[in-house]
Amino acid sequence: MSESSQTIAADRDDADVDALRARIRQAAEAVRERTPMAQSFTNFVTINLVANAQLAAGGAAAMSFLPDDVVDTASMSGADYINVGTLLPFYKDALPKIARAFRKTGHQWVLDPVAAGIGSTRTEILRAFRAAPPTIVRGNASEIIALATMWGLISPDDATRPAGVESVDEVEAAVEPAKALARFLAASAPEGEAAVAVSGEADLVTDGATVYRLPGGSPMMAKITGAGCSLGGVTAVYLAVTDPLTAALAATALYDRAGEAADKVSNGPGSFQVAFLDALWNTTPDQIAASEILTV
Ligand SMILES: Nc1ncnc2c1ncn2[C@@H]1O[C@H](COP(=O)(O)OP(=O)(O)O)[C@@H](O)[C@H]1O
Ligand SMILES: Cc1ncsc1CCOP(=O)(O)O
Ligand SMILES: [Mg+2]
Repeated sequence: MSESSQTIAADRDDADVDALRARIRQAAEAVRERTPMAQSFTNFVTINLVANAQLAAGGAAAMSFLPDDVVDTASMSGADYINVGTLLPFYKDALPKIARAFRKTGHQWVLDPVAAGIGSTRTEILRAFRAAPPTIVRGNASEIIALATMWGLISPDDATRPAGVESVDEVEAAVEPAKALARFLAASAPEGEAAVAVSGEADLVTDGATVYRLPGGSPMMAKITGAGCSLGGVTAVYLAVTDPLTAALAATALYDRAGEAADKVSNGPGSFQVAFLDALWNTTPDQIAASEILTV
């Protein structure tokens, strides 16, 4: 690329990011004004932190493991959240059934494919979601790589070994799998829009076309259980008020800013978790929208 076309591309990227910032601010304000409810079907380990984080971010929470509850409540819920961290045998039929019900009504949902690649039941459930996919997938790098492999979107040669709930891959290793997943989700979405968010030391969000990198947060976020799970729940709160790309960026940026604020005033994992909820509550729409968002 010549120097002048590089400058034009950089100017266009700056204009795109400015437009995104305006959407992020609007979404953060809308969450505070409207208290949108996002229903969750999430794991037993971190369910309480997910609900508290959704409230602290300005939304409302409803947790259920009853498939009929989930389908009924979806009519009142702005968006749903499914997290496969802890599963029971009956979920093998229940979760794909719920995903199909969402599909039928066009109800939007966020998937956290926790521990993707581990266990035949989890694999069967995650494979089934391919036919009735979410609007946003949010996970760590290993989970995004495993899901993209499972759905046949990347070559198995590019896959790494499955991880547990913690990532064994760097965020950078998930760039192409994340883009492939986002393109697949967008092609399946009624509105043609979707996003994938990969968390780690510096987070990555993509709509399949552009890759956005969001640095920040705190290493202490990996020392409490549920930072990732609750980010998925908060992403669903945002999805209730805005488009998938803006929702993924806004929730990711909020987590980075809140993590930094909590880091400054805490003294270990216990006080960090308390400070983190306070910081989710106190971070302003302007602070979220002013977050560093890199397109290189
Ligand atoms: N080393 C780190 N530095 C800064 N932020 C981090 C770090 N590790 C995790 N985070 C943040 O913690 C949150 C959860 O990410 P992660 O730990 O990757 O998810 P998971 O718990 O699903 O593996 C994200 O907001 C991410 O930005
Ligand atoms: C520890 C654990 N085990 C099964 S689910 C879960 C929680 C994972 O939470 P996160 O992915 O947010 O760290
Ligand atoms: Mg996780």
